[in-house]
Amino acid sequence: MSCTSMPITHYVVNIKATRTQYLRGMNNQATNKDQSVGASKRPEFWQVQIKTTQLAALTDIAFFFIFYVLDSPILAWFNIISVAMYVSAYYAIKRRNNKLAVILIFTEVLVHAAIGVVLIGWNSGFHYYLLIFIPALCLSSSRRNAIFALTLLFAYYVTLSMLSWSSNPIQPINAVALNFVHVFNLSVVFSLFSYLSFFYLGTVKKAQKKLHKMATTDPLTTLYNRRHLNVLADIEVERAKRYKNAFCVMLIDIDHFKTINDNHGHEVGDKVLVCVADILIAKMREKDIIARWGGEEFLIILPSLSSNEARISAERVQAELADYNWNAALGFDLQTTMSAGISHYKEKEDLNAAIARADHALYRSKANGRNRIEIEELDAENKARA
Ligand SMILES: Nc1nc2c(ncn2[C@@H]2O[C@H](COP(=O)(O)OP(=O)(O)OP(=O)(O)O)[C@@H](O)[C@H]2O)c(=O)[nH]1
Repeated sequence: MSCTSMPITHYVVNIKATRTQYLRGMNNQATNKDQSVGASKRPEFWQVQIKTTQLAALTDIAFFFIFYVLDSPILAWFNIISVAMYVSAYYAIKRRNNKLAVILIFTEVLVHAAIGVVLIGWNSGFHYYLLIFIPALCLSSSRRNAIFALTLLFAYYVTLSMLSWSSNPIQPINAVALNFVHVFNLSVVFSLFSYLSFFYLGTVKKAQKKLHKMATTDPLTTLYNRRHLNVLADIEVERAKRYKNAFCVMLIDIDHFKTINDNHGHEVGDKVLVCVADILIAKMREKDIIARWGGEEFLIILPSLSSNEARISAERVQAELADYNWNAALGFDLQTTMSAGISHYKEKEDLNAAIARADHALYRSKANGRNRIEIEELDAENKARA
């Protein structure tokens, strides 16, 4: 996730919003939990069913008038029963009685299709509505149950079709009207299929996005996780090779973090990590790749920077951490510092070698008293001078 290589600004805004919510949430956790149980949104599948029952009820009201005018009173009045069934299904879903809603909807569609075919014939197109069950059955039950239900549906469909071969419509309507009813039914089913297809496509896309986020980010700080950092770093290595434009690796570690946990508890420790991640996002450049490397350690890839320029970036973070308003974030003051180690990626070397040198520089920062920034290249120069 960092505030870095993604098309970026609004993503950063989202990340910050998420963190702010997290911090607020920590303070109000118990209350929010209780509230969220009662106020949680219905799953999208049922929201779609609510819309579908509304549309179906409206369609049946239209049918009532159509068949009344076409002098087919049985079908006209059956549509009133259908409206009642959809209204009942609507309220059943609203009251979370999903089972009743499913029974009502299935019964209505099965009976309506049969009555339509028996009264005015196969060409009425009422059987098309049965097809809408196919995706619904496949998506909402286990594979075994879906195959069983689909077989029954197919048998029902074929039986209706065969029935229409051997018997004439009981209450036929004139040919023009029959064509009109056919096209009307076809249009409704076509529209419903299109709507449901877009809905399912949207659901799959959302799930993919969520999975990608889970696979690439650290849930606490929403920074990139270690695995994804490696993927993005490989891209930087390739870029460095192609454009002879190397990058720096920076490791940042919060000093005496264990003491924060010990003195104030793990929750406060978590909040501190979130705040430090915020600071990193705010103080690093957009193209820097920021990741939570593990525990209280962060790894940052800084493209196109020399070690000294990377040090300036680290100093910005250090200064912000020193001035940070912990009182606003935690409700009490806290003194915390960070140590950093910086290395410069050398062409053709393994990235792990550059990370190891940054780690070594970080180790020296800690060993030399913490709250320091050490650069591995200076190490080499110093050694050469010595
Ligand atoms: N709250 C919290 N603590 C964590 C998390 N991950 C690791 N830690 C704690 O971070 C602490 C790291 O402690 P140390 O490795 O001793 O480092 P330190 O206390 O920062 O000391 P120096 O790095 O030497 O300055 C441990 O107590 C871990 O339990 C986390 O996600 N949340």
